[in-house]
Amino acid sequence: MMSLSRHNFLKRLVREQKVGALMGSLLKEIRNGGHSVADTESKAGLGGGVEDVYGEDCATEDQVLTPWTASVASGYTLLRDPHYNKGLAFTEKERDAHYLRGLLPPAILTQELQEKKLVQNLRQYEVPLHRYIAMMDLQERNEGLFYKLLIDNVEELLPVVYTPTVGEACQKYGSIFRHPQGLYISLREKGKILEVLKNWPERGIQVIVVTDGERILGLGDLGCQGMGIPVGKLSLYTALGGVPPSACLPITIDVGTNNEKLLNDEFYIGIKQKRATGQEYAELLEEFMTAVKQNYGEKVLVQFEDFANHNAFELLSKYSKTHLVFNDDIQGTASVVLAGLISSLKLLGGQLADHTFLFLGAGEAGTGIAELIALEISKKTNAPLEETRKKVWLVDSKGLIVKSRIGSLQHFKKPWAHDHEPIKELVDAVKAIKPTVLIGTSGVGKTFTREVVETMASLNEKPLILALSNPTSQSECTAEEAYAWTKGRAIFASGSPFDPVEYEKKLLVPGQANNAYIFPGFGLGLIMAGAIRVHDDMLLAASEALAAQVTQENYDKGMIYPPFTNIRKISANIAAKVAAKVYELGLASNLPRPKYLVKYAESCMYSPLYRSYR
Ligand SMILES: NC(=O)C1=CN([C@@H]2O[C@H](COP(=O)(O)OP(=O)(O)OC[C@H]3O[C@@H](n4cnc5c(N)ncnc54)[C@H](OP(=O)(O)O)[C@@H]3O)[C@@H](O)[C@H]2O)C=CC1
Ligand SMILES: CC(=O)C(=O)O
Ligand SMILES: [Mg+2]
Repeated sequence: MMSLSRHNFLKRLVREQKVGALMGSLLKEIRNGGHSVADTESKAGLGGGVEDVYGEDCATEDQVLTPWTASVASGYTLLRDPHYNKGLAFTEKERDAHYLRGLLPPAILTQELQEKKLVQNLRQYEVPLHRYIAMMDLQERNEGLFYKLLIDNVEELLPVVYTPTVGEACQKYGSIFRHPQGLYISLREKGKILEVLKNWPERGIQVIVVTDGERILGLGDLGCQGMGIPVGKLSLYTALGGVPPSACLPITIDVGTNNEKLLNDEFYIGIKQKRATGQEYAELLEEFMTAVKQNYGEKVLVQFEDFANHNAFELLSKYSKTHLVFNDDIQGTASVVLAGLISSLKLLGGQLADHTFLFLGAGEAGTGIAELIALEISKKTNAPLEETRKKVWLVDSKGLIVKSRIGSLQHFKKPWAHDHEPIKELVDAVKAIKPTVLIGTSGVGKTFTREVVETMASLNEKPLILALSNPTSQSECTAEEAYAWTKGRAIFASGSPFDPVEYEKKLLVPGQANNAYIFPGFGLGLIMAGAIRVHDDMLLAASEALAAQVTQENYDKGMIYPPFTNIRKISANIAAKVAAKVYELGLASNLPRPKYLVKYAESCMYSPLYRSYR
């Protein structure tokens, strides 16, 4: 442990002295107001990463940079540092300068050619999990190439590094485990969490995604093996939102697992005990949150991910008062769904307030979305929240949430207990409530049965059906079912991707209603502005920014989200609107406010292109 810490410390020191000194003055100019990028709109100096401490993200392709000194002394080490490794793309000059002669075969490939080869190789794997493993190996070997590949082939590779494949990867994480990724903080580290954070080699952390693995997608408690989720989410922060990889830190808090299968699995990577709860759990989380602030300061964004709802709401409510925290499942999901609802009005007609919403599933995602819908309607109509909430109905595992159940409801369900007789089955709730929009957030697959969907179709000319549960196995219904059972009339989007469906010679394109549209740009916006707290109005701003980017061409295909192909542009626009809201609310600490926020967001985004080494 000692030698590792010292190694990391030296590595940091050297990187800061060598590269930091080179880039420091340039960065200061860009970041610290005065003559800012945004003011001048000049191209000079653009291309920097957010808080790019070491300068490597800031250097454009034509600027040279020096990798850390230990690498200069040993080309072997340089080849094994994913941050700087370029594999066969090292030039003759670099091979000489960095002691790489003989350590590589003679061929020199461009990054484009390396990418072409990898795409071909990946397509040869028939098993999605094998693609996932190949991608993770690449990430550990050559970060720039990993991100170039992901950015250039986002539609094809999102389902590999993210849902649905990441779900299977988490289930089998122990068996496929090769390189440790992210930071593991278990009950054994109690009292030493600050020390653990200091073992991480990067200091300029801007975003932490943390899970305790208790509700991984709709797959339940996967304990320590939930690590695949923060790793995947942060890959998207970089690829989709442009936050530099060196500024991202995936963390798994291991308090045990109640998953018997994992407890009996000889390859399980976590601590083999039942989950700690109550005071023991709260104390570990408190130590973690305190250590995070102490180590990284006030402005680090902590994204809570895939916690079970009995902890998630409380953690969010507690730490949103003292930290920059965001719960992706509650808030990110709400924002992406609201965006889809706003854009769907172009197809459905009317205003949001004219619609009736019914949810299957009343947990984090369900009640999070419900609350943001009610808030948006309230803002648009000036009606009080108590009134606008009445447009929204939820069904949980016990049936429709109604007043007579209020005594036994969890606190986050209580606002949704409206006057109605109890109803047990979803299909009966659909018949009674007559929703225009049906949203699945139950985590249980195949729950939008033929009867449910046909009832929606009998009530609505264009039923809007969102099957949000992940991964694909948990989707409430498939795209094909939604279109077939509504005779092609449904507007459909799902949490995990489905292929387009041909229905009666018409190509119907389902959307992917996934918080991946929101959190990368949302986080970038917070970081850009130096936000110190998250506010609901920022979520609304993100929703409106996303909805505004759906084109007529998209609508013509029945889509309510833009395709992921342009996601970096989309994220920059979301970031700009979020940052603008942060400034407007007086919650920004990066002053003065850049004038051209979209341009500024773009200038902050990480580029995966190789840099030349001197
Ligand atoms: N597309 C996206 O971007 C996102 C998708 N999700 C997905 O949403 C799903 C739910 O996540 P989350 O809200 O965090 O989970 P929670 O555990 O917080 O909530 C699940 C809810 O579903 C209810 N439920 C479970 N089984 C049934 C059933 N058979 N019939 C009716 N209701 C049922 C539960 O009822 P009860 O309260 O009675 O137990 C609970 O209210 C997951 O699959 C997740 O992957 C989540 C976030 C983002
Ligand atoms: C997408 C996501 O965050 C989830 O399914 O939990
Ligand atoms: Mg999640």
